[in-house]
Amino acid sequence: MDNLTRLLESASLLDAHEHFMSFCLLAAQRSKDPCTQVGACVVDRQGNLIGSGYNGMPRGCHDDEFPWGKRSEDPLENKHLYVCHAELNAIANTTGTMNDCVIYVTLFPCNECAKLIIQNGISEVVYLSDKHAHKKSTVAAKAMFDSAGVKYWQFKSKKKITVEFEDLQDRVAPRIVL
Ligand SMILES: O=c1ccn([C@H]2C[C@H](O)[C@@H](COP(=O)(O)O)O2)c(=O)[nH]1
Repeated sequence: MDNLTRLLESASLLDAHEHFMSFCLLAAQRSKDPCTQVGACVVDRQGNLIGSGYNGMPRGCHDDEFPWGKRSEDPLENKHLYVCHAELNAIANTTGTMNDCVIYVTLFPCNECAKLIIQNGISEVVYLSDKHAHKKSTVAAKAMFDSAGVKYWQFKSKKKITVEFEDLQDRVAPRIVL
């Protein structure tokens, strides 16, 4: 049994998968993409979160100078040529080895992110939405994961979480209501 599984079994309010996917959803909130916000984090087998990211324009590229739309006939006027995917940012923000790590992500990775995930030695992908399952980029990503032996599975939970920030000054930790 690895440490991540042990963490899972000793879980109290949230198990490890719920914890890290919730973190991804919070990270996704930081994205300025008006249509699709994606969050991701890299977790080692000891259960440590070692990197995280969300989809956004490359560092130093000002949001107001690049488009967030996706319907223009001119690809240069659409976001897709510019935006860094959440997985890319999570990997870029991770220091140290990602060998045998798990990546949690709110949207199934595209083919380009799949290559990055494989090349960095990440061995497991936990995703929430598969809304692009029909796209060739997702089909290609799954084919590469299958071939490279990267496990992937869809996170499912019926829990609802509310974070209450009010009256925090008298509390040791923010209250999380499940
Ligand atoms: O694996 C992925 C796929 C996409 N993204 C980001 C890139 C864009 O900002 C949106 C996708 O735009 P759509 O509105 O769905 O066309 O999501 C990502 O971070 N990771």
